[in-house]
Amino acid sequence: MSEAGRTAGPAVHLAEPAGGAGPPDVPAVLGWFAREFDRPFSAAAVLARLPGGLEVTDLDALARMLGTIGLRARIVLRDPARLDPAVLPCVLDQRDGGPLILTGLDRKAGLAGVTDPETGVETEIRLRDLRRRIATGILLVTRDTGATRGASSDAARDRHWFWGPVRANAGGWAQLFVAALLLNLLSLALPLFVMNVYDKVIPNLAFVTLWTLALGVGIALALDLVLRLIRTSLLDRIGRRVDLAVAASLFRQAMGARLLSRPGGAAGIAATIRDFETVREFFASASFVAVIDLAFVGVFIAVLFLIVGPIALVPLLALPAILVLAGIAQIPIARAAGRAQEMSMRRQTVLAESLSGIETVKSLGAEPVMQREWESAVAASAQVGGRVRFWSAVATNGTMLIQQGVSVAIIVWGVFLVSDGRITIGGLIAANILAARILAPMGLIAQTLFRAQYAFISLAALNRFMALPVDQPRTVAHDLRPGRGAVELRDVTLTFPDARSPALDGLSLSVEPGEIVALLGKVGSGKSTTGKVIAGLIAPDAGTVLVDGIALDQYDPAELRAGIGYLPQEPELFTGTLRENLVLGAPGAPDARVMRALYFAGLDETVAALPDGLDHYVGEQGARLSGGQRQAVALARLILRAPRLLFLDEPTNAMDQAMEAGVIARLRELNAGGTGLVISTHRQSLAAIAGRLVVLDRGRAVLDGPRAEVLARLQGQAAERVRG
Ligand SMILES: Nc1ncnc2c1ncn2[C@@H]1O[C@H](COP(=O)(O)OP(=O)(O)OP(=O)(O)O)[C@@H](O)[C@H]1O
Repeated sequence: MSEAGRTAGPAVHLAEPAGGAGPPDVPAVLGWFAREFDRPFSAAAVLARLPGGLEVTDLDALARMLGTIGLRARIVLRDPARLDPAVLPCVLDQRDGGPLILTGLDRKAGLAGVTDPETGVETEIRLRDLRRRIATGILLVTRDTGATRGASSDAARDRHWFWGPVRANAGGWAQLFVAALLLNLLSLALPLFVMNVYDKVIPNLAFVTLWTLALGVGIALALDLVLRLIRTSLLDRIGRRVDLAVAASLFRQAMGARLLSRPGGAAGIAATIRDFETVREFFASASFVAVIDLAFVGVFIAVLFLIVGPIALVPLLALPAILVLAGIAQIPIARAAGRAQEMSMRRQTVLAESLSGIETVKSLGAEPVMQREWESAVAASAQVGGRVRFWSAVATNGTMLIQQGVSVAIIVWGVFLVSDGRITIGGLIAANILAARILAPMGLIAQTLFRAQYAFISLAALNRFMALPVDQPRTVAHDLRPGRGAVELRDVTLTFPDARSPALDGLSLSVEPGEIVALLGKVGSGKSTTGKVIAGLIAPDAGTVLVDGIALDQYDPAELRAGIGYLPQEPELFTGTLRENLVLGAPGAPDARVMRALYFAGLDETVAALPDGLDHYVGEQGARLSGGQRQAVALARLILRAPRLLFLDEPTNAMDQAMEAGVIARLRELNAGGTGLVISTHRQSLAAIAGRLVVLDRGRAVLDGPRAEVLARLQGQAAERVRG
């Protein structure tokens, strides 16, 4: 990306998605290009694909935003007058205003056609004036053919999550290569200096020559230092850019991966992502620089041949010996590396699960079990690590032995050649220095290969992770939003991975807009699963789910979940304040709206009585609140998003009767305002607010009808069972 993209540009602040208080806002320039390229989009869906609170302060941010609607935007540094008219329209960055769209160019007349995306006003302007008004950097916008193919995961996209950003820095890599070339050429200065001093200066006591040579080598050494510093900062800059891009992709994938296709669960994913460190370390390490240096070994050997003739054969033969040694050591390391990774993942899982379930662990007295799990995982990984270190030491020390042997061999052979007068003493010393220079990167080769193995195993695991199906496609392709909140399930079947029987087995069910339906049924009858299907969190294997008469997968997940709220049975709160937890799904919502949502969850008075009010710190995972309060907070934050339909899974099971009665009364009020409710419950009191009851059994709706009717049937069945 160009530096120009990062210059302080006009700030078009995005109105925070306020969820419910009118549609969220995106910059007008996005809407302009969406119309131009015929890309329907919804603002909520665009914002769901970007980090919260992103401000379009520069062309980089705008490029990212255009990417979400399937357009490819690229910054170029060019004079607008020299643009090929075929690339229009493109975006210019006004020094003291928002972005400007360049729509036409008449070079002969020296005129440009521009459109202000905010007002839609088109004007003609002299090119000379235009140049004065805009900052450097032009955003070229084209259709992204990869995105419109409907790829469902990062790996399937044309731009690989890792190699893509690596390739995007091609310029940086080329500079690194040039720096390495210069550094390697400069490193010839010292041996040539030594050779000339021994051969020319000392025999003739030519002090002027000595000083001239010393000055030359001094300059070379100073240049060497500067280049080394440049190389370090180049590598660092490339590393940082790749890191930022990769970290963003990894987190997006961690959030987007479909819930049922995540092997290893949350801790497994965390460990896989953490393993990216090994990849990063490899590319930023000294050993990687040594690999680049290896490319220049040929130059040194050629110089060596010129100076000392056949002695060059010694390091030349040592090279394959070192390679073979390093290669052999890799075999046991390769076997161990995969296992080491597995062990580290297990260690991570044990740690994460014991810490997050610490109350359960303590109350069950399960500390010894967890301690044993932890120690065995640590012991196993220590054992594997020990093996890896042993073989790596064999390779490293073996290489050192070869290096020293090369030095001795050069001197011994050199003495004979010197005595024959075929080479000079200066040549012999220079040969030794050069040979050391050739073999230095070789000393790192075993270590480099070893690190590379780890890095590539991690890359393979990360590739698998990035290939997991996601439920949010990369680009927004629809502008649909659930407006009424009607849901219909037709013959829906779903079997969880590795489960013997289906959780939903041909379930058909419909919910009218604004209706209250209670889902009843035994434990494990499929109530929660139904909710997850309706909210689009998991996809059924067969059958159809319609939302407002349109297939659920036609909606963008962001719009679907804004329209249909899902309250899980055990909702999670996060470390932070009450307000932070409440506005999680509606960033920037004003306090008045937050309090109104708390009212519907029956928690407004409790919060008002807190000394810190909405700033109350809820502790880790909401631990400083009671179970019932946590449930009510979770309900309130869902209501704050103003969905058309709410699926509530046992929303009051952690509450006492008084609190439950309060929540029920408020839910009635919420429903009177038009919000439909589907409530999964075992409680009579809660089911009493529903006009309709649906009873599930083994994933099927066995009873469905008005409350009184269904209750009568259930009582009849119970009486029959007692008689039988
Ligand atoms: N993630 C999962 N992986 C595998 N099986 C699952 C998963 N979630 C649920 N199940 C199984 O699916 C079936 C239906 O579960 P579901 O949670 O929908 O039941 P429920 O009616 O909500 O029960 P409860 O009243 O206890 O909340 C159960 O047999 C359960 O074991």
